[in-house]
Amino acid sequence: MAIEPPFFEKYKAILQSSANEKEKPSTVEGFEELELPLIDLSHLNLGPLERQECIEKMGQAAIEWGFFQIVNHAVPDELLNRLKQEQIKVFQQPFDKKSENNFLNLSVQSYRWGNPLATSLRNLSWSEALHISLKDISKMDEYNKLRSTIEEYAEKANFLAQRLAEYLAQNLGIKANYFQENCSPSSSSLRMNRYPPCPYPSMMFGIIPHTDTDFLTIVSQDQVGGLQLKRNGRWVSVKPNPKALVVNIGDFYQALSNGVYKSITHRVIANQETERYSAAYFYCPTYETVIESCSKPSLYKKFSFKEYREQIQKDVKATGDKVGLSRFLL
Ligand SMILES: C=C1C[C@]23C[C@@]1(O)CC[C@H]2[C@@]12CC[C@H](O)[C@@](C)(C(=O)O1)[C@H]2[C@@H]3C(=O)O
Ligand SMILES: O=C(O)CCC(=O)C(=O)O
Ligand SMILES: [Fe+2]
Repeated sequence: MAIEPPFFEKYKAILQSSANEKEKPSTVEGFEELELPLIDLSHLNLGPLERQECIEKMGQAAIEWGFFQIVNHAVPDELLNRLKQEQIKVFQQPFDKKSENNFLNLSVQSYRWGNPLATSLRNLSWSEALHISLKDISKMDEYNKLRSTIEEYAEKANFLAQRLAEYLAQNLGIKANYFQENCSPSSSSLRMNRYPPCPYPSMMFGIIPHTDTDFLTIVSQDQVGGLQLKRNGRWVSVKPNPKALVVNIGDFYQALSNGVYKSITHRVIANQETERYSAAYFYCPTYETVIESCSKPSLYKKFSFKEYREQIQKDVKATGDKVGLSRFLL
């Protein structure tokens, strides 16, 4: 039984009708490969000066790049490798099994692939994902050691994400317990991505350009590469670093910081030869949390996570794509 989602069957009509389209995603040009600003978290424990410098460097990266990479983050390599091995095993299940409504006893739509609603080349993704809301984790089936490994990882990622969010808040004068009050380990989610080799890498993406719906995301990626971000109007590739986790600012931190920290559009390009894996931990507030800018005059209307998510779902249904924060501009 096939493990791959029916990409070809679902995308065939779009690929055929767009053969002569001028505006192709053209994802295979030579892109500049950049190293993200590197934040060494061990500097937080060196002394007050080094600590302050490290926090300021993180803030500067969130302002200028919306992305940075962290080393000495205290998440053991052994745990990251184990998570990847479990991730490989679960995606090796037949597609029919993965797409069952109660797969692993998770909620419907935890398993997702590509974009079955796509209407044009612009929103075709050649990837599959297991997007697990951590409030569902206790009822998830143990598949090999997947659930227990996710539980172990989510605890570390939650601790790390809260610390990063708090350091970033210091530069803006946001109160120290803001994240403790509005986020809980079960309000975040973990998205495990698999990017199978794609026969049409110049025609579509691994994952289409988007911003993340959260305060910040912690990404563990393998060495294949393919993550790109929009920097000064140009797409640039992120150089994989085996020692580092990638951190990016999400829409909620952009709104909370009143546009000071940037939720940057990013994407993953498709690769013809090599399969790629990544795991993104989305640090999110509870659904009821109302996000309001920390300074005035505010660029954005207040909105709850619930309202924001409902708006995304509406937009994805109508256009195949997320519109995002611009919907909430004042
Ligand atoms: C088709 C899509 C699903 C997605 C919104 C998008 O248009 C493109 C990116 C996807 C993503 C990735 C980050 C978050 O997981 C997410 C919730 C988001 O805001 O953008 C998802 C969206 C989703 O799964 O609904
Ligand atoms: O695969 C990656 O490197 C990034 C994935 C991503 O952007 C996401 O899951 O939101
Ligand atoms: Fe993302």
